[in-house]
Amino acid sequence: MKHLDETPSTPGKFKMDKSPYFLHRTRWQSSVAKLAFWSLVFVGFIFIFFYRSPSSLPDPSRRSLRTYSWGGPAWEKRVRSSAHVRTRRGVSVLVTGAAGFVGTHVSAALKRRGDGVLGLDNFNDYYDPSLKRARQALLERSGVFVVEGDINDAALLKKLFEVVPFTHVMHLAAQAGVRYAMENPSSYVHSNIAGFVNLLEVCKSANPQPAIVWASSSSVYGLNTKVPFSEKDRTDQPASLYAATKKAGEEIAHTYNHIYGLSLTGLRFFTVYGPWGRPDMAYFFFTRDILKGKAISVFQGANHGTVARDFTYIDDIVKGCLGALDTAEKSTGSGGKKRGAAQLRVFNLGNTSPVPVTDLVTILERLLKVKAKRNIVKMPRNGDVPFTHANISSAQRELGYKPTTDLQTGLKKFARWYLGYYNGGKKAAS
Ligand SMILES: O=C(O)[C@H]1O[C@H](OP(=O)(O)OP(=O)(O)OC[C@H]2O[C@@H](n3ccc(=O)[nH]c3=O)[C@H](O)[C@@H]2O)[C@H](O)[C@@H](O)[C@H]1O
Repeated sequence: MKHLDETPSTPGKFKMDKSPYFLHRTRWQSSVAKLAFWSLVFVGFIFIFFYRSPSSLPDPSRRSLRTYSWGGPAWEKRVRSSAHVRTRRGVSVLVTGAAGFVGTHVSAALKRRGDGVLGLDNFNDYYDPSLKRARQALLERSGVFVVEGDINDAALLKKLFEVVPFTHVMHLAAQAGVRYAMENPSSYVHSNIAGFVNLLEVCKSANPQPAIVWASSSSVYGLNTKVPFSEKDRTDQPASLYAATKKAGEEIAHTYNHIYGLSLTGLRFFTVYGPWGRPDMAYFFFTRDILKGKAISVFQGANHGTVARDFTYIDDIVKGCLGALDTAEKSTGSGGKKRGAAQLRVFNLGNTSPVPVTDLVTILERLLKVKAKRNIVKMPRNGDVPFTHANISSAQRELGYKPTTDLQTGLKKFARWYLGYYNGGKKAAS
């Protein structure tokens, strides 16, 4: 670099050979040196970025990007056989998130009534994957094959549609949980936005296009104060990133319906609970902690206000999902082009009777015969909303949806399952 330093910055003050060849060679040499210098800086930067930066540490949002093995004649045969329709009026359904809580129950119910069902799940470790494996085993026993893969994998989704012309997709794969969105925001974008768009891209090009029913959330009502929550109420004040991604999903659904003629039905689930449930939900980890004698934090609203949820039992939700599939009209597009207006719907699936979280704890105490160690704490600013309450008249009218299980009855079934599955609570849920 020395010669560069010695070169005066003002041209013409330096006596030298001004032959074009000399000038050209000097410029060329200095360009090569500059290039070498900046290349080194660039390589160094790349090195630091990949080997030293925190982003190279394991990132939980990427856990579902691992590669899965799929394909081959034996695999295709299993896919076909699982999706085989056994009744004359049956449908063939691709259920995403099939090893999840709602996914398992819906898949089993569809299979029981003779529909063809193929599951898809990435078995991520947001919560204990062994519970997902146990659900998978349950489904396998009833003849449902759960393909291991991610909804972001376009090649896999295309392959599935090549092997089976699904009439319906029940899209339940998602990054769930309201509070976890503050810990791992990108996992919500990855599953609930990018994954959903990827799925819709494949569906819009499929021939025939399937009708899609998918899980939205009661959380889209956010800070809405008008009760009960109606589908006509505003949903532009999400309180968590989870809610924002579900709301984004509803807007994305509108776009694919509008441009490609996809038939789309969004279901706003209200705090679904029951056997084989999600360990990240309060009723589940309260049960675990009460049995362990560990203190639980029960949230309290502003000014000692009651925090309440419209807890909805899983069997009621399953009926709502089946009602949505059965009333879904066909998509109208073909060859990736819209051929006419298609159905676009959104429904609340709740229980219509909110229960304070303190009452939920009292019911659990009675069922488990253990007194809870309650810490009443002010609801943290973590995306939670103070209450939810569903107006279900639309779902009642159009899907024949009618919830019949109250919280006491539903929790009794949950507690019985929990104690059986975790060996009387001795084998603690993680
Ligand atoms: O309807 C939905 O769309 C969502 O339902 C569910 O969210 P929530 O209704 O928030 O359920 P959940 O976490 O079980 O908390 C229940 C209650 O316990 C309170 N709660 C919670 C934790 C705690 O430590 N203490 C506490 O009092 C808490 O304040 C709340 O009042 C799903 O997780 C979500 O994925 C989504 O599907």
